[in-house]
Amino acid sequence: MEWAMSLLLNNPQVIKKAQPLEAKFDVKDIRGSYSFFFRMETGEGREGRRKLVSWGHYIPGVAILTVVMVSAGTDTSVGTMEWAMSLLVNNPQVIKKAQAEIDAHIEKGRLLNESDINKLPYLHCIINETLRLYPASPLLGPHESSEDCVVGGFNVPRGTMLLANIWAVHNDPNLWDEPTKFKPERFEGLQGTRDGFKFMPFGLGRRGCPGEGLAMHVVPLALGALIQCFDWERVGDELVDMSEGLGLTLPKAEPLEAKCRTRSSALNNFSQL
Ligand code: HEM
Repeated sequence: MEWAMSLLLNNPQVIKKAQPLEAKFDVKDIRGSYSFFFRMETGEGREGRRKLVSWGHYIPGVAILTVVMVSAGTDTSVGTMEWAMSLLVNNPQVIKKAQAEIDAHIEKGRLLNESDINKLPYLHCIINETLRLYPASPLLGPHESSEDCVVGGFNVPRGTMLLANIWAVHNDPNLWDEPTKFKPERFEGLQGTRDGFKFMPFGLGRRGCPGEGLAMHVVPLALGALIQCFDWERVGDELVDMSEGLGLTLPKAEPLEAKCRTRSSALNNFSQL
């Protein structure tokens, strides 16, 4: 990616060369940057076979994909971390339980790493419960029905734009016991980040989030390290304000402020960063 971006910046004529190709595609066909990327990747060869059009056409596709991955991957993961930390400082007993799990599996003086993540089911429960209450993409992406269908008694003609309100599904009292309460334990025993059609923070199907695997490594690793290394508490007696702000990725209305103190068992961990 870095080499491709460097080449692109040093060769602006390559971008220009790709522009006639972009014009060949009907913008209505481009339903997502992924499709755009793959549409650009192949074309008809002289012998009539599908082949890569040319590197000149490929590189802008890589650039677009890079921008999409960075923009789709940062706010979502960072926002999930901020909601999780806010829920934790409002529920100190959950931090204690998570610290006990980490301390039981990782020897004193060693910072947790990627290979430890699968040994920490309670940490995953905290992240799942955060994604249930505050899904980073509450309406998923816009989808389009490929056939006429009936959903919940409503006729949906082919070609209708559909927005799935997963926030409402995740907070539905018919599906969840005390849906507004933060109870990570409700996810005990669940493998992964899907529970049928009632819990789907990364969407599903072929347009589901392609960054799910990465997110479910980065978020547990970062959150786990914060829990392992520090004791956390609220700035004052007031609970952290959990109001939602405006924005596509469900930001907090007020940024989190919290106090932290290094745990004595973690003093050696920082030299491993
Ligand atoms: C906690 C973190 C994340 C959450 C909750 C999340 C959630 C979602 C959701 C719900 C969708 C829409 C799926 C659908 O419409 O069915 C989506 C799409 C997408 N996500 Fe994520 N995501 C996260 C992190 C990431 C990361 C780390 C990356 C990339 C590095 C990423 C890249 C994308 C892309 C490119 C799409 C569009 C896929 C398409 O249109 O086909 N996401 N994400």
